[in-house]
Amino acid sequence: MSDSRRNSCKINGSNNKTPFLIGVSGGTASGKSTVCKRIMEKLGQVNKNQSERQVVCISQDSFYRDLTQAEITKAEKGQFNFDHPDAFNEIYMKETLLDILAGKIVKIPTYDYKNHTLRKDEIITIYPADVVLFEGILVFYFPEVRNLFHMKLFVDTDSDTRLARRVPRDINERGRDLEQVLNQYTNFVKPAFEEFCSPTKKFADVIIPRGADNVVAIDLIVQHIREILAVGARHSTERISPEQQLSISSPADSPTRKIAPGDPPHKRPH
Ligand SMILES: Nc1ncnc2c1ncn2[C@@H]1O[C@H](COP(=O)(O)OP(=O)(O)O)[C@@H](O)[C@H]1O
Ligand SMILES: Nc1ccn([C@@H]2O[C@H](COP(=O)(O)O)[C@@H](O)[C@H]2O)c(=O)n1
Repeated sequence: MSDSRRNSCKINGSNNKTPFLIGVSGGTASGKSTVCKRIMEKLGQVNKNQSERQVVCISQDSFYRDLTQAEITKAEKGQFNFDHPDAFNEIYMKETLLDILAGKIVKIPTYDYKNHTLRKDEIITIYPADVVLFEGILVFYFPEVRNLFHMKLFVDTDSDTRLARRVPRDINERGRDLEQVLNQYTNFVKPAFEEFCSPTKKFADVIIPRGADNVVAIDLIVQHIREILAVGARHSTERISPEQQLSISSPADSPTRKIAPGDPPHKRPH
């Protein structure tokens, strides 16, 4: 990506490129990652490298908190509750999203499900983008995180289907055995879904039944994202005088967006 696009407006050393921030929630294995992938594909992002992307996706799993040795021992036996809000580092999550909204480059760790640890030796660099998708089971649970989103999607997939997907995924990709997966699901995943995740569905702007199978819903969302980006550019150009505007140069295929200097980053048109 050219420097002119990335550095069109520098304030206090940061690139003031405010992304459109979309939260994507839903139960485990509902298809959150797959829905995000489809959105990125439809917006033509998949074959671009990370620094070139206009749309990026971040997983809430990068914001699990570090566990103590005793907690790791429990996790290895499937006895740690990774579906409870306390398993996450809420402050780091919120600060990272605020940095993203402020147009900063952020670096986040990847998550290692086999060892239940953050891989601080495997860091993803998130460059300023036009659209940032943030997906995870509890992205709407924490009010201060929830309020940062410009759009909230909830992937609503039947719980039997989710369990049927989770079992092979956890065995094949996350190094678990069947008994461990089923115990963890019964003792922690299912009750926590009912207590913490499912009630956040009411905060969603759009509920997507059947996840990635729902091509119509995904097409509508992609269209809406395109329109919001275009309308945002037109409205802010109309309302704000040129002296007040901070021009944000745009990718070749979308109009220039403008924001007022004092606007909080999350006050994007919606
Ligand atoms: N519509 C679908 N049909 C069949 N399998 C799916 C579908 N959506 C997701 N999967 C599979 O289910 C598993 C979980 O999907 P994923 O998108 O990772 O869910 P989440 O991010 O909500 O945990 C993955 O193995 C994925 O390939
Ligand atoms: N060490 C860990 C960390 C998380 N999990 C489970 O992952 C689920 C969230 O990821 P999804 O892709 O399924 O949304 C969550 O339900 C945790 O139980 C884990 O098993 N081990």
